[in-house]
Amino acid sequence: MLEEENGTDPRLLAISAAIRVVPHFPKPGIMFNDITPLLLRPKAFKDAIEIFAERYRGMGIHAVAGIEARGFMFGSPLAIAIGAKFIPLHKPGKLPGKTISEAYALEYGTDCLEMHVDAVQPGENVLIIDDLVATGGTLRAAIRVLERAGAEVVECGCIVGLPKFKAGYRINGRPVYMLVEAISKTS
Ligand SMILES: O=P(O)(O)OC[C@H]1O[C@H](OP(=O)(O)OP(=O)(O)O)[C@H](O)[C@@H]1O
Ligand SMILES: Nc1ncnc2[nH]cnc12
Repeated sequence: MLEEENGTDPRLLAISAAIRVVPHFPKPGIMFNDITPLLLRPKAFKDAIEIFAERYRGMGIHAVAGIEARGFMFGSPLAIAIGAKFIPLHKPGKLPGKTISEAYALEYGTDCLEMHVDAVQPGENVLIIDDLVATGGTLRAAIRVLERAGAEVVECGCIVGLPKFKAGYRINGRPVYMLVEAISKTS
């Protein structure tokens, strides 16, 4: 259990309870942590955005970059809440302008992230948001694509993550912050 879950912030307990674990989806052996029930609970959904906003407001963050698809659901309301622009990091072939891209490996396949090259200016402070961190490969690709464009990645924030991403964990030297722990073992 995370420190905050251990009594200090009851909002985290409701967020944790709103994540449904589906064994063997989309492949045998994967414990899929489904955040869609959280989206169906307006208070818990709003609290998740507010907890992030409390952490990141006033930190000089110019942009929130959300990872397709589920990072869009949390990243765009957070960008509004902290007064930052929102940058979509898309899967291939969705953006019409000039893009830079990074390929990466997933727990269940491979993929690629693309960003419009003019979405971020060199030196801007960017926060990356996704629903979940499992291997960290997606966040690693997101950090790379943003840093190649000259951004300063301040932190990667996720709703749910594997226990190893608890306080102090870094990906490519960038801190990772997660609200609640994922269930990762099939029984
Ligand atoms: O830490 P990792 O092992 O890289 O896994 C985490 C990523 O996997 C999921 O996305 P997915 O690639 O399934 O795409 P989707 O959101 O478009 O369904 C999740 O939303 C994260 O982006
Ligand atoms: N275990 C998991 N649950 C939900 N999304 C994921 N993406 C990668 N691994 C995942």
